[in-house]
Amino acid sequence: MIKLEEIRFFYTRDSFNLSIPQLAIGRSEKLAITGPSGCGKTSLLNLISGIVRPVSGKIFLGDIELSALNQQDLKDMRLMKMGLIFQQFELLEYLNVLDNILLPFRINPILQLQEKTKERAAALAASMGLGDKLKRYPAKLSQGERQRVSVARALVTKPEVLICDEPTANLDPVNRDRILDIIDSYCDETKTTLIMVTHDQEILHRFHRIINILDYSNYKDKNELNG
Ligand SMILES: Nc1ncnc2c1ncn2[C@@H]1O[C@H](COP(=O)(O)OP(=O)(O)OP(=O)(O)O)[C@@H](O)[C@H]1O
Repeated sequence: MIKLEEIRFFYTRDSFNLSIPQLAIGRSEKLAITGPSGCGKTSLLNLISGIVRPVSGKIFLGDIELSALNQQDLKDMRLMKMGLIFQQFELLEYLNVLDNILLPFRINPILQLQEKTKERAAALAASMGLGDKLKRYPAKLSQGERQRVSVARALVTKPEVLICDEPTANLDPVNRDRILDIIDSYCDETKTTLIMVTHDQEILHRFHRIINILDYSNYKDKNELNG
């Protein structure tokens, strides 16, 4: 479902660069991306989600070639087909839990906010133990609750691909496992593709495949060089 072909990427010519001859990620596959800090994990997520464009090569989501889309179509595609979850939760402090979950519908009219969407958002929140906190603001939520809100926001659009950048890095093991259980069962039930950057060795057993970005990056681990 996602295919990368002959991808080359760098920020500036003399900076780190990624070179990915072939990478295919199947529908309902769970892929973990690992590697040391600075080797290009987030850059790969940004390429797949169309946030940055490759210097050369092609990226497909199903039949859609991302590099052929203009900026607005890329944004619409991301909103309709992808759910994004980040380490820092990225909630808006002035919106309550329900409105944070509904944010994708509020920022783009291409997604139509209907009554049943609100019901879906409330049901998702309830399934994550947030049913009694819909009117609460992020400042009064725990870290684990904040991340559950951001997971609900990523799932409310029924994405085909869930893209997560170290979503449990700021959580204790109990909250980490709770979040990962929610993500796992959602992906299993809906056959959603899961792509997750993680440093956490303890969670790798949850994935079908693990790739190390060092296989695609010219990054040199400074500790190894000095050692
Ligand atoms: N906007 C940017 N402009 C220029 N260089 C950048 C930019 N963003 C990241 N880099 C550099 O590109 C390299 C890869 O960054 P990236 O964020 O993809 O790494 P990462 O593996 O996700 O790191 P971490 O695990 O620390 O989050 C790093 O050396 C970083 O300094």
